[in-house]
Amino acid sequence: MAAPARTMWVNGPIIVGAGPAGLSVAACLHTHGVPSVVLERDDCIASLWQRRTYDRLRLHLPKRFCELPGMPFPASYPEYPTKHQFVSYLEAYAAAFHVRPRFRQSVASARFDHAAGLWRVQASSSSDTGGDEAIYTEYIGRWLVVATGENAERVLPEFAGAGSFKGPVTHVSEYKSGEPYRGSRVLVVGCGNSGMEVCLDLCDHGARPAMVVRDAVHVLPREMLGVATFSVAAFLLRFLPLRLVDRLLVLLAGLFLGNDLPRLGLRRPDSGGPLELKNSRGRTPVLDIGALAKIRAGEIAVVPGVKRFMAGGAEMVDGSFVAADAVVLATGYHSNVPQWLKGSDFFSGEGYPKAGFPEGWKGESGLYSVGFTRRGLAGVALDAVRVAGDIAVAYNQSNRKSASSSSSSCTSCPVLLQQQQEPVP
Ligand SMILES: Cc1cc2nc3c(=O)[nH]c(=O)nc-3n(C[C@H](O)[C@H](O)[C@H](O)COP(=O)(O)OP(=O)(O)OC[C@H]3O[C@@H](n4cnc5c(N)ncnc54)[C@H](O)[C@@H]3O)c2cc1C
Ligand SMILES: NC(=O)C1=CN([C@@H]2O[C@H](COP(=O)(O)OP(=O)(O)OC[C@H]3O[C@@H](n4cnc5c(N)ncnc54)[C@H](OP(=O)(O)O)[C@@H]3O)[C@@H](O)[C@H]2O)C=CC1
Ligand SMILES: O=C(O)C(=O)Cc1c[nH]c2ccccc12
Repeated sequence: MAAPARTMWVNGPIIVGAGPAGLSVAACLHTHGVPSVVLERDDCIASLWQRRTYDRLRLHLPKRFCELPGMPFPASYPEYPTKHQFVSYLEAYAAAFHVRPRFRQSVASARFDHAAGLWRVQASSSSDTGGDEAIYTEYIGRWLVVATGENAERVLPEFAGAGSFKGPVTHVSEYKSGEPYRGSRVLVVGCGNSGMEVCLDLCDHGARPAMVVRDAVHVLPREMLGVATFSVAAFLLRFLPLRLVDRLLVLLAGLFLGNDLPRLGLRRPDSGGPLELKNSRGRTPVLDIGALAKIRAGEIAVVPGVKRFMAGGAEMVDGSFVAADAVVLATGYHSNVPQWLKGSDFFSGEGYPKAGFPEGWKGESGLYSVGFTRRGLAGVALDAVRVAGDIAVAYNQSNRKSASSSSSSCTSCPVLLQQQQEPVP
């Protein structure tokens, strides 16, 4: 990596990522009077929601489970806000708590400098002159908050014969609507919430989807008799152990969705209930909002795993051939923390804190994580409150110390205290 063009001392934590996690921890810090710097690789907040999701997306949990700390959703919002409403809420949230991320700052490396007792975070931005050349800035501070999320990078599996397929291949993060696919046969790889909803959207736009289901999957109704399944689960968890709640959920799912799912190609996992698999492995159960009915009606075909791609479609593991004009990869996402966080063993090779929930928010040497609990936005909110509270104690202690040992306290300094070097051309 090139030597940094400039170095900036941060008075307060350096937060990487301006999604809901980064925004909420910065907001909580603000309410404690602690300044922070939020670094975001993209040029907007919540870029996952603004740039990498399809048009018809809504929150799929009731809104009270998706609120960030310190600000409820507007009462006028529906139970399941649209992504546009969610983004407006996040914009209002950032404004209310004076969170102003530094955009186009892609963190390429962060390491703890043991000699100095400080974090050194290197971020690259493409040059303002529009050239390809990256400008590196080094941010130095006492605390580092990892808020890059569970969905930072796309999973793009390597398929045999991928190069021979003649049609367009798109990851779901680039899919906006089924309109361009009208009249086409589309092979959708993956049967998580994205795969299911894209299939539904394709049907609504006159396309013919086939959905690859290579393994077992938990499908739950989003609602039962008008009550959110998630609310039922949250209520039951107050009295019953998770495994029992899972068994009840599966029973209720059978009642409301029917027991013919295996016949439709949707087998439930033999071991591990829906919440257990979500919490332990991040496998989110599908909350059905209509795909199942389309599968029953034959409008969405369920097909087994892909063996290899061919010019006009794919050969499946059972030897059958599925003709397709286009492919949508709804194959999920992964964390990118191991790519840039160096010299710390707090995160696993998969980019999650090794200590499981609820311990994974605090690491060593001023390292924190927000948003890796596999518990959606509710988990984000929980982490943010804890992390901000913990940093605030340390920040205020160190400021009290420096105030008593010197006449110039740092609390009123701007967050970025110094720009030691000017950018090199
Ligand atoms: C399609 C979809 C729908 C979802 N719906 C729900 C829902 O209804 N309810 C729910 O509770 N949860 C939902 N989730 C879970 C989801 O994880 C959260 O909604 C939420 O976006 C997580 O926030 P986050 O800030 O942790 O991560 P993100 O929103 O992914 O934000 C992380 C930010 O970090 C930035 N970043 C990444 N790497 C770097 C880097 N190296 N340098 C600088 N910046 C970087 C990214 O650009 C991004 O802006 C959904 C997820 C997806 C993918
Ligand atoms: N608010 C909402 O309505 C929505 C929320 N979301 C959330 O976003 C997150 C990401 O969801 P999603 O994008 O669906 O990703 P998921 O990780 O949940 O699902 C990925 C799917 O791709 C399959 N897959 C991966 N690789 C292959 C392969 N090589 N061949 C065949 N299948 C493969 C997986 O199968 P296997 O299980 O066998 O590995 C799985 O079915 C989830 O938490 C989800 O709940 C997503 C969409 C809508
Ligand atoms: O949709 C997501 O990605 C979420 O993480 C939301 C969520 C958190 N816990 C759950 C349990 C069942 C279904 C969805 C979620």
